[in-house]
Amino acid sequence: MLALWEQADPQAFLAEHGTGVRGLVTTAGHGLKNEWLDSLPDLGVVSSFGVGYDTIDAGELKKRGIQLGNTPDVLNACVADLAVCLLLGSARQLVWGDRYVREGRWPVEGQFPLAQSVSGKNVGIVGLGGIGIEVARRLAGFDCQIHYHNRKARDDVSYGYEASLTALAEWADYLVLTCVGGPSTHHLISREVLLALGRKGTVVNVSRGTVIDETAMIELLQQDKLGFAALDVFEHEPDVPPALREHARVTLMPHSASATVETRLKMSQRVIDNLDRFFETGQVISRVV
Ligand SMILES: O=C(O)C(=O)CO
Repeated sequence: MLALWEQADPQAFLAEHGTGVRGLVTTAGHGLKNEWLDSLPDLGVVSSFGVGYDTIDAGELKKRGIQLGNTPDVLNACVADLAVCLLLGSARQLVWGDRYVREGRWPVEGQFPLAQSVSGKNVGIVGLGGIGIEVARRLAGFDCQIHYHNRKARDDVSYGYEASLTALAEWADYLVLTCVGGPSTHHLISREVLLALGRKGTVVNVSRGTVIDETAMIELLQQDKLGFAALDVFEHEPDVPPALREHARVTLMPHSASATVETRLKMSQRVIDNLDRFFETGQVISRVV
């Protein structure tokens, strides 16, 4: 095994040791640089830890006949759990309530400000894939109305389809983002969509930070034109703009949606199984390309 992550200059290291490498393991966060590929002439498979592969050029791998495996499905429930946790936590101001009690403010300042309800509210899901479905199932249990936006309507679900993202945002109290990252969804949640969600609305993001126009979101929060934001992902992780860190109507998590012991074990196992299966049969289990 070659520990590429320990190398100060991975490119130079690969130039010396890349020939003969048949499999490469990476993560959704670390990705893979295209310029490394010329130094990996024998590479047959990339096995990536995570469902997102926006930091890996799948098209380039395909062109070179290299398979890409990821770890979908095994993390769906866990990511959906955090989406619902963020939504509930934001609506009920869980983090602020906790601080209010811990800091001894309750006896001094009295009643904590009123929060927002979740049960029975309108939830719009952007990207009704494996994770989105799990979010929908959970929030249907809270008697929420569920509508969704995908490129195309699904014929296997009864949730309402909304072709216009702006119309979905106008309707929604909570807009939950579970779509893929990468160029196809870059700033999909634009100023216009956020304005449509408006002061009544909360945006919950467990997909990728690039999906939201972060600058517009901050401005609209500051101008009181957007209600709340509950975010696990950011445009320039791990840097989170001070304006978000300081805003009272923002709930933050450090990109942890799949980060439980149980789920990370399952994801690790899938990384190994993808490699094993590729070397046994020529096909990874969870194949992107
Ligand atoms: O698997 C991924 O891509 C994630 O970001 C999980 O949180």
